[in-house]
Amino acid sequence: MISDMDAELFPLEQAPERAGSLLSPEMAGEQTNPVRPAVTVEALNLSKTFLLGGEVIRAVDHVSFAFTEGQFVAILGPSGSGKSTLLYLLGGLDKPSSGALNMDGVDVTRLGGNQEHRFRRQKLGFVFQAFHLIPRLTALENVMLPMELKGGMTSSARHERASDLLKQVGLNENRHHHKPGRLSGGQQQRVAIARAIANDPRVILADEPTGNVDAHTGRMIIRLLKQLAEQGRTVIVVTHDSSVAGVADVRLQLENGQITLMENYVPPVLNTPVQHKKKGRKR
Ligand SMILES: Nc1ncnc2c1ncn2[C@@H]1O[C@H](COP(=O)(O)OP(=O)(O)OP(=O)(O)O)[C@@H](O)[C@H]1O
Repeated sequence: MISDMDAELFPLEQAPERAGSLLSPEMAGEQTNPVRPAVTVEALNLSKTFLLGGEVIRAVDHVSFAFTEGQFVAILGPSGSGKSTLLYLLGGLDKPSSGALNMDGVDVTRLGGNQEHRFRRQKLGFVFQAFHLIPRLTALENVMLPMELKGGMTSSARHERASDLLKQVGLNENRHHHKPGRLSGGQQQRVAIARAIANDPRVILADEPTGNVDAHTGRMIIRLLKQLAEQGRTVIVVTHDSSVAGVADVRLQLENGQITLMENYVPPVLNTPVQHKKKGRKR
């Protein structure tokens, strides 16, 4: 079913078709179950190749999986195995060379320009190892920014929500008006997590979120991400950190761009029927 937000993003006659599914439309339709968690991220033979000095590098090589709301997924693998490239593909920060990627029921590989930006802003939250906060903005302003870009909220509503989110992630109120340069790594990562969830995304993508903080803060960051998954979001984390892997519901191991192990992975049955484009239909 196309949600209200999707309908706003993609008027029905322009709605991108799903390019494919791990299940047939019949199976997905027949087995619809209202209590089954919805699939939020679905990759089908997703690949990314780079050409480097005449050499073809298969950074992500025919990868397929589907994750549902509420899942905490760790992507593991040796250096150069394709973890970050896969995460960037999932986040739309890079385009796949081939394959399909459905996010929250929409084939994102077919989005372009503004549609893509709006989709990412509304459905995805990013957390990076290096935090990537805007240095000239305070913690509060950094969290307000995604809401401002999305639009539809008054300044005081944005302020109130940002302040609430910063409290939720445990940033002391006396730090809310500090710029990132005056915050510790752990405090900056809390701000980055608050910013990632500012627009209440369905999916959170994190690239080594504990890579730049001490072990104690790392555990706190993991707890926060785990809570976000328990609240119903899909949280996908690229990590070398065994304690992140330890709390994950699903562990996905990559080597040379291919999945070599999917631990605890159960292919979900799609909760919603596959959307097919209806040509010429008016809203
Ligand atoms: N822009 C690019 N151009 C050429 N090759 C690239 C590019 N980006 C990544 N690669 C190559 O793709 C492969 C996968 O890289 P990727 O950064 O995804 O690995 P990773 O598992 O995240 O590594 P690490 O754990 O060290 O961050 C590597 O061989 C890398 O050199």
